[in-house]
Amino acid sequence: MAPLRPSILLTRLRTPRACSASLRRFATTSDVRSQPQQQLDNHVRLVEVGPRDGLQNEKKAIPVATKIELIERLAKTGVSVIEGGSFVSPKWVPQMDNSSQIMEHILTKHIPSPSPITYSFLAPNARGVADATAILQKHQGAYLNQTDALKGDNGKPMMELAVFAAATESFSQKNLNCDIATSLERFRDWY
Ligand SMILES: CC(C)(COP(=O)([O-])OP(=O)([O-])OC[C@H]1O[C@@H](n2cnc3c(N)ncnc32)[C@H](O)[C@@H]1OP(=O)([O-])[O-])[C@@H](O)C(=O)NCCC(=O)NCCSC(=O)C[C@@](C)(O)CC(=O)[O-]
Repeated sequence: MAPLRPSILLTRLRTPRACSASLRRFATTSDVRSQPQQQLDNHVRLVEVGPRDGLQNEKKAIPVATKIELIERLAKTGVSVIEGGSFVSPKWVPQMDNSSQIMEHILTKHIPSPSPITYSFLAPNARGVADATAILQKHQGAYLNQTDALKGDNGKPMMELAVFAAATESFSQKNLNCDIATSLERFRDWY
């Protein structure tokens, strides 16, 4: 079976705190579906990150059913991209430990939404990519692949694996446990 390549790579750069913005560059088939190339450069993609970036900071454990309910309610609002979780070390981010259950739920239950949705999951290292792609391999027919996506939407979700890189060494060490150069090397190997 051909190795599954994540259909989308999202790279997010954290600029130094002073600028407190975060740069986001991405290439995604869900954007290619309906726009000619020249339009791709001048549009903003809004991503609902609450279920990942929000919940990862919660001090108390949140049941996976509650997280799924949040995602299903968000899906009904018409957002086009929702971050569902991250495939990271539970020692570092215990709140994200049930991300595989969330991905399985998205792939096995049809979550109603008024428009096509991409579900994004952080996978910042080889282990995260392996864990996420194992689930995607298991449910290959349950989401839009690149060919389907170019033909248009058939009610299935797009799935996205995302990495994040840092613009500062301190952020890279704190969140990737390696320096920036090493993190970029790793991303080059996996995607
Ligand atoms: C990247 C690592 C894992 C490297 O962490 P590490 O310690 O270098 O990894 P390691 O290879 O040494 O492994 C340490 C342990 O973690 C396990 N492990 C290793 N990798 C994984 C994985 N993927 N999934 C599950 N388990 C994993 C591995 O198996 C091992 O387990 P042990 O043998 O000790 O039992 C760690 O630094 C990590 O988990 N980082 C994630 C931290 C994080 O998620 N921070 C928040 C995201 S950044 C953010 O929120 C800002 C952002 C993105 O939103 C910016 C923006 O908004 O623009």
